[in-house]
Amino acid sequence: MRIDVVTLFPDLVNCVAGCGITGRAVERGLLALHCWNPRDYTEDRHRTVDDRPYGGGPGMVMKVEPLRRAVHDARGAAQVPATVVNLSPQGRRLDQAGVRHLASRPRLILIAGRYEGIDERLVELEVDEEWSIGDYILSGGELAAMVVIDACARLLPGALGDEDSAEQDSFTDGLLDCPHYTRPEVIEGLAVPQVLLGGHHGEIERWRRKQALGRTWERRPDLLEKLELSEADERLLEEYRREHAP
Ligand SMILES: CN(C)c1cccc(CNc2ccc(C(N)=O)cn2)c1
Repeated sequence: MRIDVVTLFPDLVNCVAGCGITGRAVERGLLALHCWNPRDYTEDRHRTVDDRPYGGGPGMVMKVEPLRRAVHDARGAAQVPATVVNLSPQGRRLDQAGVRHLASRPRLILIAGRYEGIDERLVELEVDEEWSIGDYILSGGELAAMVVIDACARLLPGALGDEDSAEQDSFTDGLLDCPHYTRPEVIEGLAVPQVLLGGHHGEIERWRRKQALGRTWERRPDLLEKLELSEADERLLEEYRREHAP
């Protein structure tokens, strides 16, 4: 998968290429990451990438031309046609289904805006999809782009060894995750649930599923609404509710 990012801060975005699972995906050639800086596409002495908003108001707006030239060069850098994505608070809320959608694209060009955002005509001329990582304002789209890069990289075949938990990642099956424990067995009088020490895989599997269902019910009932639970899951959740009824 190839991801190009149009950003005024390539050093920030390139951090994902340097460490962890995303770094390994780049190393393994699973993910190619390239940054394009609109400032390199300015023609004036001051390398101007922003200007004051028409209609007045606070802040600055990113100009069309430098962005458009950067997107144009990004497109031309590879044969494969790209999906151009603008990261903005106006975008569709990103969830795991959205990540699967984006990770299924052969190429993405992510636009990381700064200031009060980008001139709407760039969106009309070049952008295919707008995505938001949440209902809050960041100083720029770079962190949102890095979230997209990380979440997509984890889904690329070979990015995670079996030592990683992508398969059991919560949200993969629409539920929250079960609790996790590791050594020592007791800390400050808090012991690991006995079932996990018994080595009975069927019991452990059952306990984990019950915890995932119960925690989703307690913390994110909205996620549960979206799911069609199996008979077995309904029974497990009922058991959890009985044990944890307030
Ligand atoms: C209208 N406006 C302020 C704006 C418009 C475009 C980009 C930016 C850059 N900042 C971002 C980007 C994304 C997100 C997100 N939630 O995904 C939050 N902040 C701001």
